[in-house]
Amino acid sequence: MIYMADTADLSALKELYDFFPLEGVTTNPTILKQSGMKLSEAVEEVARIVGEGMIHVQLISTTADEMVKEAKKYKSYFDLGDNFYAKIPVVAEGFKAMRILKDTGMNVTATAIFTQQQALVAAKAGADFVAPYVSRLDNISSHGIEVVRDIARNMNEYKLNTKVLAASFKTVDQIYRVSMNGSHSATISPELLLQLIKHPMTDISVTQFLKDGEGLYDVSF
Ligand SMILES: O=P(O)(O)OC[C@H]1O[C@](O)(CO)[C@@H](O)[C@@H]1O
Repeated sequence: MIYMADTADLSALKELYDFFPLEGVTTNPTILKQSGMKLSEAVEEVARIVGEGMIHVQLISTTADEMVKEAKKYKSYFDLGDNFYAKIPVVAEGFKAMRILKDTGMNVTATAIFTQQQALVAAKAGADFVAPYVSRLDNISSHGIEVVRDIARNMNEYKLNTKVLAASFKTVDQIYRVSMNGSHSATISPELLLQLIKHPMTDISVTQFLKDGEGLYDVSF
């Protein structure tokens, strides 16, 4: 599974990129607002940290023509090459923009997905990633994990190259369940990324090993 960090919090990103095998960062207007930075500063700073990783930047235009212009501008302005992904909501104009942008070779992530059909249409429009919102589905008495499972199944059964990018998590259990239900990737907040590698038994075991090994390791390094 591809892990991505769902944040523009620079200190959290630095801490995570130091050890966590992340393959990219996703942002959206809400994340940008929380970071206290404007888009240009946020993307430039994030790019410094992620190096060759993917950066998914959400577009804010509302017509296909404007979306295409916006995505092309960001791709050249930030000079991220194939690491740049234009995140486009699955509205009618968005689907139109996805097709046009894919024809120009742009990487596209379809976002704000709440149904299997929205994901399938986005995949047919050429999206590289489709992002279903797990917690937001769970919170409206729907079933985020099942939507992710159905979308992943579709991508495999129809032999589409599109990857599922499960998003909107509130618990480690949701991440566990999307990874067991075929999601190719997940974008996760720093807090949950740190939490999902933790287990008290690991800490107890490591402490015990250190104690038992004291004075026994006589090969210097
Ligand atoms: O419900 P939340 O936590 O705001 O998450 C919405 C998700 O949608 C995305 O925009 C999809 O990539 C993520 O950046 C974010 O995790």
